[in-house]
Amino acid sequence: MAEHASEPSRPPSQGTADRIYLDYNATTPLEPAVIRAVSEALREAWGNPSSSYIAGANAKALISKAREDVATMVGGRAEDIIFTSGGTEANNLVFHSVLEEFKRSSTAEKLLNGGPGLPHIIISNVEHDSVQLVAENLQKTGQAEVTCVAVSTVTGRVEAEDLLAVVRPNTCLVSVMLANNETGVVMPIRELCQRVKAINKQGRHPRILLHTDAAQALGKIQVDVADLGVDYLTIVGHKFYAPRIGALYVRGPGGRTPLYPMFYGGGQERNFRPGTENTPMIAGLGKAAELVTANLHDYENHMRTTRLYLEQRLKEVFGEEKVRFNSHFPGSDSLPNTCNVSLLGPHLRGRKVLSCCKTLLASVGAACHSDLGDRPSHILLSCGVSPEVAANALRLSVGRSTSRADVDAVVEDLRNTVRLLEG
Ligand SMILES: Cc1ncc(COP(=O)(O)O)c(C=O)c1O
Ligand SMILES: O=C(O)CC[SeH]
Repeated sequence: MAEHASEPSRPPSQGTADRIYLDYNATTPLEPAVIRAVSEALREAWGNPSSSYIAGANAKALISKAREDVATMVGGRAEDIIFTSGGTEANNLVFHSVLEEFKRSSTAEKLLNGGPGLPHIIISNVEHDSVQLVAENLQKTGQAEVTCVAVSTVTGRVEAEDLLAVVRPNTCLVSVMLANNETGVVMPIRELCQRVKAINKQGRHPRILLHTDAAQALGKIQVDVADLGVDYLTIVGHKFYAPRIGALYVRGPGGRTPLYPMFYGGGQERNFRPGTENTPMIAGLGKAAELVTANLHDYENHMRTTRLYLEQRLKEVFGEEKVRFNSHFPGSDSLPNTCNVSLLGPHLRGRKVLSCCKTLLASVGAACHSDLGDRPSHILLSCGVSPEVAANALRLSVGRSTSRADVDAVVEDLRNTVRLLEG
């Protein structure tokens, strides 16, 4: 029986007792039930899962249960779940496997002899670095041709016609994230997969494989691999109150869908991802997945009503002329929890505002871009946000425990900060 969430945990004080955390797209705290699952596994399932005696069997059983729970969360089969160290590894594993397959398939010979010998990969221009930099490196080192499809500046999404327009005879992978970490825009993955599959049905070789990085969507919106139609789907624990571990969903790993190990070892994960399993973290991932399956509707509703209240309060306090929502793209679906907002004015650069806030803990964009200095987010610029507005962006992402009182306190903090900065 799935356990329903207890009162969601609030970020540990970490010396910030009176601070309010609104950066849940960067990372989330662990649910208390997840902490309990990890602790119990540390105590009771320390054995090597490959050992035949009881200590190993206990660990193996926990891992099997977690695999089932993660599969249930994404609507897949347990045998299609491969545990990884996190989302970065999962994303790299997809690109590695697709290139290996291209090299090994007979098709490559024909292309090598009769046409462009390199595999062609299509990604969007708003992907996480663990997709964008992988593709960039493959191109720089002459291992693949890469096309970055620009998202529409009207919808913030990758539009199917734009993607199909850049498909080539040697295209072998389309990788587009399910939801963007800065704008919250949900990409039309189901439509993209349907359109690409129609091309595959014409009997072309290589088959175009389909990957989506679902890191920011899991735990916020329904994710169903059958409905989406993807071959690969990236799972990132620390975005849905699980530990820093991840998984890759592969539809028929090593059979229907190619999957090749990036390194070799003791045969774990059916040789797709060897290394003695991190049982406690896997147990935590499974428990967090179980909570998402049991509570997603409530999580989503709470985050959406809280985010909408935040946006309403920002407009009331600052006036509609001073507030620009960079996460509003009419007609596009968006994550329930993400509010990307710019407070307009020459003295209100996002980083400056956040550094002066006494209560709010948030970011101006992706945590892994925090060293950008004062340069505005390329994600926002790619979505058509002007440089002066993007420079003032605040990425506010609410969580399961964010309350209206938290929102009121954060908006008051922002009001005081703006008064201070505008003199
Ligand atoms: C969209 C997206 N993809 C991939 C990752 C990388 O996951 P990990 O931090 O587990 O490597 C993250 C978060 O860090 C992310 O937000
Ligand atoms: O968006 C974030 O902060 C996580 C990816 Se770097």
